[in-house]
Amino acid sequence: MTQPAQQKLNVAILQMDIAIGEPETNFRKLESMLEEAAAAPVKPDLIIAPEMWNTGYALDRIQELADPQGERTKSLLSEFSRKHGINVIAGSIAEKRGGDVYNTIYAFDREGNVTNDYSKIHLFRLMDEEKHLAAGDRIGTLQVDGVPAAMMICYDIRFPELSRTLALGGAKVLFVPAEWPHPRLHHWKTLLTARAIENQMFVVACNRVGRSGEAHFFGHSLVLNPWGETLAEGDEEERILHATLDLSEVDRVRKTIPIFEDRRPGLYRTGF
Ligand SMILES: NC(=O)CCC(=O)C(=O)O
Repeated sequence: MTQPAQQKLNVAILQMDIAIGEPETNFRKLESMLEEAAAAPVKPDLIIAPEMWNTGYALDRIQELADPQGERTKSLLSEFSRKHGINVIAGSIAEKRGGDVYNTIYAFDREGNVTNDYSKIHLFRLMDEEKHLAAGDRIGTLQVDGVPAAMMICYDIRFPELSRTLALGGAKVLFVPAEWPHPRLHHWKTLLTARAIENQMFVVACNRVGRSGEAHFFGHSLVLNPWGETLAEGDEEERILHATLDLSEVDRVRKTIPIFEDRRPGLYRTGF
């Protein structure tokens, strides 16, 4: 059922540790953090989890570990979102489909329906994604309680043309599940802040914490407003973060500095 667009959105971010190659442990952890988030004094309208929370980057065994068609994930999250009446961006999971494994987000509405999905389109070579995963072939849009929004995954934030396309399509909030490690905290914060400022949109980014092999994931999940200010930021510990998005701020900022009216797309071509 489509809901009227509401002006405020309370979000909860599950900044969780992930046990590499242990879906059972990760499902249990996710379930317990979801229940804790739902019981917060200010009930969230939406909960978001990190990238590849079911398996972590166990890429050598990803074919055997990935969730076939996301069925297990859909069953858990559909039941949870319906029971609590909360929208969920189910991080991303390793999803097995047609013999390939994708890095996929499912979005659930308050009635437990999958409203949209998105499979990561830019695979991150530094972590060998392109050797083990298949890339998605379409961009991630959704509506949250009638609010136009968008989804990208981790490395995708390095591609400003993607977020700009989503903003031009009307997105007011960008959701970003991630597994982003040291030593690139500076890149993480700078790129997310740039995406918020240049597109005058909210950014809700959920990064995992903990270690996996050589990689040390720093958390620092971030919620930014359309002016690029920080509404919430995690540290390096496992925890749940909360923030309230006042969606009227998007229109206010877009009126104050009307970049979408001032763009000159006809001139944005190479040809030196
Ligand atoms: N999981 C990822 O896509 C990591 C991206 C990353 O760390 C980067 O620097 O980009």
